[in-house]
Amino acid sequence: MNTRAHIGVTGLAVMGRNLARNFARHGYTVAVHNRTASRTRALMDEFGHEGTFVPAETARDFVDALQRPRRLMIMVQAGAATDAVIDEFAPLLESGDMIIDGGNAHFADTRRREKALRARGIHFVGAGVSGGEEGALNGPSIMVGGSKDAYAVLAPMFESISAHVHGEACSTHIGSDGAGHFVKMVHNGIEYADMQLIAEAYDLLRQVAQYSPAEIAEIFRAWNKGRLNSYLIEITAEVLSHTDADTGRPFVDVVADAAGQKGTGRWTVQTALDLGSPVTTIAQATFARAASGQSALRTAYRPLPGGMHIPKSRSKAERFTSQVEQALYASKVIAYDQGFTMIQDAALAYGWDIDFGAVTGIWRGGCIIRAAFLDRIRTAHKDAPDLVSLLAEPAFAEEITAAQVPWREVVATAARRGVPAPAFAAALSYYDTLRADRLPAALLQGQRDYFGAHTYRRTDRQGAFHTHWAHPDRPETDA
Ligand SMILES: NC(=O)C1=CN([C@@H]2O[C@H](COP(=O)(O)OP(=O)(O)OC[C@H]3O[C@@H](n4cnc5c(N)ncnc54)[C@H](OP(=O)(O)O)[C@@H]3O)[C@@H](O)[C@H]2O)C=CC1
Ligand SMILES: O=C(CO)[C@H](O)[C@H](O)COP(=O)(O)O
Repeated sequence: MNTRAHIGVTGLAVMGRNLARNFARHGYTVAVHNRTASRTRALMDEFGHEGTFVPAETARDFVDALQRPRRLMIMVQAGAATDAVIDEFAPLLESGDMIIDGGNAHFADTRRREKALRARGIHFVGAGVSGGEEGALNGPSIMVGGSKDAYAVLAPMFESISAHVHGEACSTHIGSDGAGHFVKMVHNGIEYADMQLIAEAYDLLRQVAQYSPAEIAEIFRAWNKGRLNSYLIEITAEVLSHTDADTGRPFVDVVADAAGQKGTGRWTVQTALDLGSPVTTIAQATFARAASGQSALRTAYRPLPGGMHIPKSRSKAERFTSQVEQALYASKVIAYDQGFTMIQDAALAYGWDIDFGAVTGIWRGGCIIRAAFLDRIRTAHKDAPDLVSLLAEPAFAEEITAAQVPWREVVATAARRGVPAPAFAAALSYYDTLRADRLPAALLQGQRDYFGAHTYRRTDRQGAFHTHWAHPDRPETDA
């Protein structure tokens, strides 16, 4: 077989098939392979005419079809499947060849794989790809980890197939080894928070303001013309205005209310606990999915009393809608800020030199969390690369200041009416926690010292101290 493909894609389910087509549509010759060969044949039958593909049914034929140094992209399930594919292909590769994992791998797996393959002279590139089926085909956002040299080789290809915003490609080198997959994981954590906040806004508009799904779809369409403009708001309006063909009822009313997850939100929260990053809104969004699936618990809790029923007049409903918009915007800024904080914490922990302006730049297009306000976030990061928080940027601080009364009103209304709003409440609590002059953490330190002699620091002098709580005079000593 002639060695002619610029890149090979193995794993031709939704993402791999569409990425392969995207490469081919941009003029690249693409070798295609899948464990189950019928998928490869299906791609050739349906889309073979779209460009130059080299179908391969065996691993050897696939590797032999690639130009050297080889670029072999894996698009399979994360975890054991990715290891199985690497184990199959790595022995067939040569020094200087490149394996690109475009799946949603855990960043720690990517670090392990990169180290092991580097020792064998193979470049391993962990590339987070976002945008789902449509993005993979028409332009995803690509978050690339691995060596700068490897990215330099891949950049022309990735930057041509990625989404573009104002002429700029949504693909960038994030940092070494697992940095790309880490940023993709946090992207998904923010995605969970963004989706949950939107879902809570819908629930409040439905239960408190008593709008129908079709009316709420129109509200979201109106919001999508303003500062909340984003892909997720846009698709929410589409889902809410959809009518189930079988029953004639709103689609949202016939879908079981138990949310699924593949695991990237859970990984974000698990990793945040390890790093000590307080991503409370993302955590609540992840737990909200878990709670929705607890059917036995929900059956046990369902008969218990809820909040007060206060009917809303139309004019009050309109005022409430505007308050929900403010609460949603403020909470969304907090969710993104928590994600950035977590990436900053990881950069420190793993020695990654991450350009936040570049990260927010590539999130403006192609990916699921793409949103108009990312343009402003990107400018904020470009203007101040060491920006500690979005709320340290005057324009965002002003908006949050303006939103805080309605934000509190919405969270209070949710509590009074018994409508769950865990992500709204978590975002507001995070804001109040970080802006507080004094936190009750001082009391926690006292408790810890009381039962475990864990010591505490004082506000008025340096050092660690311990109070001898069992002694009648409770003397304090330097620890
Ligand atoms: N779907 C989405 O919206 C997005 C998905 N991703 C990530 O992209 C990757 C691909 O996703 P998607 O296209 O949805 O496909 P899936 O995650 O459903 O994976 C299916 C593919 O994995 C292959 N596979 C599974 N186990 C093995 C194995 N042991 N050895 C070899 N191949 C195996 C399957 O081959 P076979 O046909 O033989 O079963 C098939 O090609 C995943 O990591 C996913 O998390 C990233 C962004 C968005
Ligand atoms: O990576 C993605 C988008 O960016 C995927 O769509 C992801 O699988 C969605 O996650 P989940 O299934 O857990 O909701």
